[in-house]
Amino acid sequence: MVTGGAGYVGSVVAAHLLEAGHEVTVLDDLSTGFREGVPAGAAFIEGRIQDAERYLDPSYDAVLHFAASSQVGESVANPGKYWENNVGGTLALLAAMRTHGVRKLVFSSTAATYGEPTEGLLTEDSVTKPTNPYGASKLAVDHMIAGECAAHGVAAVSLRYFNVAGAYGEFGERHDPETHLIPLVLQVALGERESISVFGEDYPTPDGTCVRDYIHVADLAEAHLAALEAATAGEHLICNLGNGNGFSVREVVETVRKVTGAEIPEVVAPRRAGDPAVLVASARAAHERLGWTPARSDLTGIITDAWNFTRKHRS
Ligand SMILES: NC(=O)c1ccc[n+]([C@@H]2O[C@H](COP(=O)([O-])OP(=O)(O)OC[C@H]3O[C@@H](n4cnc5c(N)ncnc54)[C@H](O)[C@@H]3O)[C@@H](O)[C@H]2O)c1
Ligand SMILES: O=c1ccn([C@@H]2O[C@H](COP(=O)(O)OP(=O)(O)O[C@H]3O[C@H](CO)[C@@H](O)[C@H](O)[C@H]3O)[C@@H](O)[C@H]2O)c(=O)[nH]1
Repeated sequence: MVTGGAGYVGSVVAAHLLEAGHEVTVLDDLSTGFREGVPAGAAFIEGRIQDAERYLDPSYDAVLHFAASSQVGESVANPGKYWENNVGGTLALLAAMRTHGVRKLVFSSTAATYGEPTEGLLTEDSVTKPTNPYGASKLAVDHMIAGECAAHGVAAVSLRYFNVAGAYGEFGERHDPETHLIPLVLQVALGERESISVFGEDYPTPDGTCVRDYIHVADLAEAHLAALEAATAGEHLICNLGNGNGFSVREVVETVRKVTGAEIPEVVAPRRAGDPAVLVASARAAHERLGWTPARSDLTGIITDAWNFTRKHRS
């Protein structure tokens, strides 16, 4: 079962699972996803994870759990939504897994669980002190999952994604409204927006704008398949997924200019609440435990894939 498989990352992972020969059922309430996002060949249930008891059954081998509310800014403005959907929803999902004897889980955790780093590359042992309710809700779920593994022998992997970008064939990023940097800059390139707002230029970074580690969604999907194989009964494995390279907001905008040939006017705006200055991964654990190495780490290539998808789907 793929929860959230009508969304951006879930749809790409569902497509990879089908290609690898798995049977896939997507459970999604379409709150931020799209029915067309569900790959052909996957069964689809329109429903909420809060009602997972009703939808799961013992024939499922594993749950890949993407369904969540996932916008940093929104979580600061409306924290209750994040506790209800991410924590409450996952609590119900874990209970349903227990009831039906489904004992393998791969969970979409996030770099936002760490908060403001106090050192260079973030490892899974770095301090977890989230700076926004989104990250706090995901960290709470990681703790819940650890308890399930210890108490009930569940095999679980939490994958802490850094900033997911790029596209895979007909599956890509199409949030509505869009809040993520790369798709927004591409909308400026398409002429759908006049300019890109740069949220703060007074961060302690080389050019004053926030630095993030952008990871290709297809690399991420490969890590999920590896995680399904690596999951071990009674163990909760946590792995960061990133490239280990940080790019500033200005560098991203500049790369979009290069890829698209468009001008892309920038407007400096205030900092966005809850944003750490720098988030860059050490993905050593994913390499050692999952045998995973990202194959598409070049930012220009990642943005080119996103651009090809955006051009096709928005114009
Ligand atoms: N995109 C990123 O950069 C990124 C980074 C780190 C972690 N993540 C995590 O990865 C996962 C997928 O992110 P995404 O970018 O694909 O988001 P998305 O919004 O495109 O996908 C989430 C999907 O979950 C569904 N959903 C939400 N609440 C639900 C509920 N209660 N019941 C059933 N379905 C529900 C939505 O309709 C949507 O299809 C999320 O858990 C997110 O927190 C994403
Ligand atoms: O119009 C915009 C949009 C974003 N940004 C900045 O661009 C960076 C990236 O922002 P965004 O694309 O919204 O991603 P994040 O807020 O870094 O969060 C993403 O990456 C996190 C992991 O690092 C995940 O947990 C989240 O789910 C995912 O949304 C941040 O510094 C933003 O302040 C701008 O300057 N202008």
